[in-house]
Amino acid sequence: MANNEQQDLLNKIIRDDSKNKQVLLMINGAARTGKTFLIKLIENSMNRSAGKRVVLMTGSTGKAAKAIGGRTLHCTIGLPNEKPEDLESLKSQAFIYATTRLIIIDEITLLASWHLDATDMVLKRTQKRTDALFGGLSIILVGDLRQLNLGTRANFSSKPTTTEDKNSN
Ligand SMILES: Nc1ncnc2c1ncn2[C@@H]1O[C@H](COP(=O)(O)OP(=O)(O)OP(=O)(O)O)[C@@H](O)[C@H]1O
Repeated sequence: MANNEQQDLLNKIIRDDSKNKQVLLMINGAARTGKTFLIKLIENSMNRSAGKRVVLMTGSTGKAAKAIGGRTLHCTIGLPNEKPEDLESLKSQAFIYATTRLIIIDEITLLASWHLDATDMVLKRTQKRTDALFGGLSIILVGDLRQLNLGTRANFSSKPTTTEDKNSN
């Protein structure tokens, strides 16, 4: 059974969704605080009340996706491994269902900001809606922001870091 905090959030999401209001939410919490429990509850409750599969579960990595019975954001959106020089040139179409209303993205601290920019761009194209973030689909980002290690992530650049680059900061 959901605890009060989980139930309140679930109620709010279901209420907004039933009013066709886009849900844009970040669930941030330390390990073992019930994030996975909550997103499975959201998935089951929304699918059950809609009578069809309206929630798409994704993770930033294969391991994260498997843990929630979903698939990777990369294969869902058609993200390349490396950041394209020109993001606008990305031709991908999102691999989602016609019934999809909410995409949950777990373990977001393992994503770079361009992954979300590309997700927004590709969903706008797939949903044929450029006027709304993520093409109007609801998005819930899930993770533990304390896992961000900005020092390490700075090395995730797609081009090799040189001494010159480092000195120019
Ligand atoms: N409302 C609840 N009732 C019963 N058990 C719960 C509830 N919420 C969470 N739990 C249990 O607490 C444990 C930790 O929850 P969960 O795995 O969802 O946390 P998490 O934040 O996703 O952790 P991690 O970040 O390590 O993946 C699990 O065994 C889960 O089943």
